[in-house]
Amino acid sequence: MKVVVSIGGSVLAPDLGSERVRAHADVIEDLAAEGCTVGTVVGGGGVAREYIGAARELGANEIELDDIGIDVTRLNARLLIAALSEQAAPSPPEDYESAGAAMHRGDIAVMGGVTPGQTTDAVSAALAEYTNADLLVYATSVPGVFSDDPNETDDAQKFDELTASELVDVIAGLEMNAGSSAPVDLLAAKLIERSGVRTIVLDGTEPERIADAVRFGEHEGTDIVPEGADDQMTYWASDEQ
Ligand SMILES: Nc1ncnc2c1ncn2[C@@H]1O[C@H](COP(=O)(O)OP(=O)(O)O)[C@@H](O)[C@H]1O
Ligand SMILES: O=c1ccn([C@@H]2O[C@H](COP(=O)(O)OP(=O)(O)O)[C@@H](O)[C@H]2O)c(=O)[nH]1
Repeated sequence: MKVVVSIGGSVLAPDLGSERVRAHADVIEDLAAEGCTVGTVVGGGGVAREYIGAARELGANEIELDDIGIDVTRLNARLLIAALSEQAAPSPPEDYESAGAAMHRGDIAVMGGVTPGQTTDAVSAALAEYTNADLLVYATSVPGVFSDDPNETDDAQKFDELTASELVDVIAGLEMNAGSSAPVDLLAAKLIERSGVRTIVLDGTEPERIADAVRFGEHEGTDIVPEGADDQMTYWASDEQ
């Protein structure tokens, strides 16, 4: 199976903790050892938001802030590469062709950001489309996609399943500034809709949840299903043909 795993910065590096990076690297290594071709994209986390906040106070515009965020995502990617050692391409690919080439030769590709005006969510969706991945997993800091921000709205309801176009509708109303928070960004949602890639949004704070989703399709997050998929089991079972 070819899988792209998007590890949110809030999950990998809310602060700089090597043990957390090691735990995610172990899961990624296990999946590769089990025969998966793995591409990973990591976010900027708390450090990115500290730099973005300081630079915003200094008068940087949103594109300049995005560039700062991208640099931090690539630093986080280097942390994960350090933990993966020889199994990972030695530096964070800065475009999809380089990442795809690394995956094609059997390396684990670990990307950060690519270009301003988006987040690593879009990078993950684009890498999944570029490599014709079988599955795209977003490991974020909440248990899936909700009707509202669950950290702001007590009665926000988690979606167990959304079509890609429904996901676009949920995300479309969220702000999009450098450092803003969303389970996936709008461009990612549109790329998922266009490509039809099988996608799961789950709480990745326990890395093993990522492995269970990849191995068995088992998770407590949100399945993003193609338009017209009649039910969850049929959807997963179709993969066995
Ligand atoms: N509709 C929503 N569903 C889920 N989370 C949401 C939603 N709207 C906003 N959020 C916020 O998005 C956050 C996840 O985005 P982000 O902080 O960028 O995480 P990541 O590090 O995974 O990219 C959640 O912690 C939550 O507070
Ligand atoms: O391709 C990218 C990836 C990231 N970013 C910037 O870097 C920040 C941190 O990335 P991301 O939001 O994906 O990190 P996470 O939310 O996972 O911590 C984003 O908010 C953007 O400002 C960007 O401009 N382009």
